[in-house]
Amino acid sequence: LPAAAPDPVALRAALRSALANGAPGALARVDDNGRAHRLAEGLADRGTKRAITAEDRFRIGSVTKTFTTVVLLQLVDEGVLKLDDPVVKHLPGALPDKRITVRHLLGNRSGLYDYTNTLFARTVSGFEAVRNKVFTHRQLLDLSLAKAATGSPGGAYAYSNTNFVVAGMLIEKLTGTSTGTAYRERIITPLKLADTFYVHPDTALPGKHSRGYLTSDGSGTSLVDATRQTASWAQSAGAIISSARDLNTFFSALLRGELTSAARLTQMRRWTAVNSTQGYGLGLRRRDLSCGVSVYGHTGAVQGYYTYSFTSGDGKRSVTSFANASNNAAVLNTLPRTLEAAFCGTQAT
Ligand SMILES: CC1(C)S[C@@H]2[C@H](NC(=O)CCCC[C@H](NC(=O)C[NH3+])C(=O)[O-])C(=O)N2[C@H]1C(=O)[O-]
Repeated sequence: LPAAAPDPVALRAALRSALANGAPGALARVDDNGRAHRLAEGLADRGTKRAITAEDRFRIGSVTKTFTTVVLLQLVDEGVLKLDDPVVKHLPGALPDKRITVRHLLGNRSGLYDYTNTLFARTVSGFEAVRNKVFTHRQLLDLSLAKAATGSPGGAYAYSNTNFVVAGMLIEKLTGTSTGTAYRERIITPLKLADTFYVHPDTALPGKHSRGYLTSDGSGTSLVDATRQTASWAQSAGAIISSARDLNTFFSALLRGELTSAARLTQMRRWTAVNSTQGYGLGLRRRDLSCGVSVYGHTGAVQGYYTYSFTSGDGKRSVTSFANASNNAAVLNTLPRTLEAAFCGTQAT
């Protein structure tokens, strides 16, 4: 358990920094051994001027990848597949490289090209071109396979949304249900995540939610309201909608061993170095903080929505922070400061 108590002053300073760098609104929630700290700064909606609250729902982007991983690891626990199975054993003909395994997908070590690099090379026009589109998993995979592999299976870490689209294909094939049903039956309902939904291809966010604002490329600070999109480019790689409370509940339950067997959680926490202070396991990020505490969770970036959601190794303290802007590195770089405030109790420089 982290030594220092959460520092709400530093937490609020980090949220205010997100606003100073261009986000209309930001929120954070710390759950610390049953005690909740809830903070919010700025607006959820620039049109109506509604203030954002810590209870607002939002698109969580790639934090979805941990939900997808948990479902597959539960299927491993049930003996339905093995992590070292070749993907093509369960999806015959899906991948040209028969060496790619389930573990490679979940560890971002398959070498499969990330099709979003093509889709979103031009931020706003790329988004407008797909925001109302509905893709099949196969269409997204074909976008990836149209490009050369970025490495060999089991080689270097290389983040790719494609891996978690294929993971979604595995879930649907092995469970006979949709990924949305699998999330609901295996995670959302058991944990009573009342604010969490898999929304695809509907474009509306259910209930009280923050709007999301995509920042245009270049020096301009013009914001595009990106709230309504099918998120079909993302699906099992990024289409879940949730809240800070639910994500804290989810990651705390995961690290407490409530969602998978101990053996599978151990495999999830086997790290590939991303850099000197970060590792990637299976659908799970590790970040080493300035005070010597390591925290576990995931990050997300979907048009208009930046999310950080991490918990302590024993799951007793969790923080989720969110800003309703994207394509803005200065805003994104304020969110790690919420981890320092929540777990180290300091206002990291
Ligand atoms: C690795 C990330 C950051 S990117 C990856 C995934 N999000 C995407 O792949 C969408 C990228 C385009 C988003 C868009 N940017 C552009 O279009 C830039 N041209 C914007 O900022 O709204 C997610 O979520 N992950 C984040 C993660 O895991 O933290």
